[in-house]
Formats: sequence, C-alpha cells, structure tokens
Amino acid sequence: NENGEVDAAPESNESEYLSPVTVGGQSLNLDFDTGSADFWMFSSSMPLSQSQGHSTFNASKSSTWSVYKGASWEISYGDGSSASGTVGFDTVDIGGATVTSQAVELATGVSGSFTSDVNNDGLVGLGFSSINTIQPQQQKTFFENIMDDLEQPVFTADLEDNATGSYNFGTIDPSEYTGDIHFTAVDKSNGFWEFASDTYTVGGNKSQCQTCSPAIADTGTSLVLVDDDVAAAYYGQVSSAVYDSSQGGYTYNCTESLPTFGIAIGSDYTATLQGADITFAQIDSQTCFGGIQGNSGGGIQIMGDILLKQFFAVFDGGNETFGVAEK
Ligand SMILES: Cc1cc(CN)n(C)n1
Repeated sequence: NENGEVDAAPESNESEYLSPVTVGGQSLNLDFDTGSADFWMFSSSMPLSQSQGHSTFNASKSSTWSVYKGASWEISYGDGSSASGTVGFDTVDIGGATVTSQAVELATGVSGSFTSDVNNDGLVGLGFSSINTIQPQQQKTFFENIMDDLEQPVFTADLEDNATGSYNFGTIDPSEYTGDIHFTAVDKSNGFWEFASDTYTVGGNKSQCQTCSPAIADTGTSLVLVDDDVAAAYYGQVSSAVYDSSQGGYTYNCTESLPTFGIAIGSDYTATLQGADITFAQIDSQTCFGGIQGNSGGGIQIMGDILLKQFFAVFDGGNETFGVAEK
C-alpha cells in the first residue's frame, strides 16, 4: 500500500498548518486544504517581487516533470486571496504516499496575502475535483489519485493547538484519538466535505438552527464561520462582545470567560469547544477577536482550524463520510 504520514506544523499565529511535500525531488511546505481542490506551488517562473522569501518549485530542475500544454488555472478563496498559473504533471510524495502523475499547478501570480505569508509555499487541495480550476480539463486531487492504493481510502487530520500535529493517508491511527469516531454522511456535490448541522449549543443550552446552512470541514480556514444568527446568539452571551466592523468581526474583553460552543456534526454528535479555546487573536492590550464568526449570509458554515484542532478528524473517501473523535 501507499500509506503516508506528515507533520502539520502550526504557523506562528495558528492561522494555518504547513506540511512538507516532495514534488519531483523538490521539497516545499504546503497548506493542506480540504476546502479546495487545486494543488499549487510558488514557482521559479514568478516575479521575484511575489516569491521573495518562499521556496519555489523549478520545473526545469525536475527530471520527472511534464508540461500540460495549453492548460491554466485560476483560483480565489473565501478570504479574498487568489492565485493563477500554468500546469504540469510530476511525482508527488507526501510522507511516503506517492502519486507518479499528479496534476501540479505552478503559480505565475499570487495575491499579496500569499506573498507576505512567507512560510506557505502553496496549497494541497483535498476537496473534490469537481471544484478544481484547471482548464481545459479539471484534474484529480492527490487524495483522489492515491485513494485506491491506500490500505483504507481515508485521510486523517490531527491538528494541534500550539503544537505540531499530523496528516495521515491510508490508516486511522488509534493512538491519535480516544472513544468513538462520530461519522456523518458527506454530500460532495458542491466539491466540499459537506454535512448537515442543524443544532448548536451555547453554554450547554441547545438551540435549533434558523438558517441551518450545511457545514463543511475546511482545514484551510482558520476560523469557525457559522450562520449569522448563530454567531449573534453566541456573542449575545458574552457581555463585553461587540461587532467591530473595523476588525471584521466580534471582539470582546480578553479577561471575559467565554461560554462553551457546540455545533452538530450530522445528527448524532455535537462537537463542543471550551470557552478558553475560542479566542483567535489578541488585537490590543484588552481586546480579543473571536474564533467563531458569522458567515455573512454565505450559505455554508465553515468548520475551520479553531474547531478541527480540538478533535481528530477523519475524511473517508470510500464511504463518503466525515468523522470526528475526541483526543
Ligand atoms: C488560501 C485559503 C484557503 C482557504 C480555505 N479553503 N481560505 C479561506 N484561504
């Protein structure tokens, strides 16, 4: 089998997790993103003004590289960042799991936030290829390419709080979690690991949703973005909380103890966050920015790293399910 395991190292501000990937013999640190389906890297054919400080992939130095003639890609993400470029195929090795002809996208241009995030050399999309942006023909993700060669058609994410976690392809390591894994069915029709989430709790009190947007498990998003009525209900229980449009979200006094927040993972399990695990950033001597924010009516609820790092997450491509376990 082709199983593989790599570290997932948190960026300084825990805004993302980076993992080492070898492409055509060249190693880069990439952000594994279950919320998109493009595998792209900073490349030597970018203006230096955009790639300064990054590791870049140099296709001319890879003996296994082949160009996908005439192909291109262009992607924009929920945070307003974007990238675009050209396409080829190469051997990709993630912790020993190897795909010999993975569609690899080379950036010729990226938006400012990618340039300034010097630790991030690109993304490994682990969503479904129906949202891959390569033209004229969409290409499969690394996981879709390797799934049938794995011991089990799964990958797991053990993201940690202020510590290095891991991604594992092909096995569910019992040492990485406790108790049961609570699975729910995934609807992949929008290209995401998407599932129903119709109830939530604040301070242990359960409420039925009003908007009830489906949720996605998104390792590439830092925050938990819930329907606006849910965010308002949560921060309504935080006495110093205000919606600060200059910060783009709810802020509160860092000394305030926050209530727990729970979100349904399908119909049988509520993933509960402790109040102490909900703050995303301190923005001045007294003010904190919440890790739970509204989705501005976006129509999906995004379960990002603030939640995922408190659990062991299983992405099952065989059963098309998503599961979480405590750890
Ligand atoms: C670069 C990037 C990836 C994601 C999540 N899919 N976001 C919000 N930004």
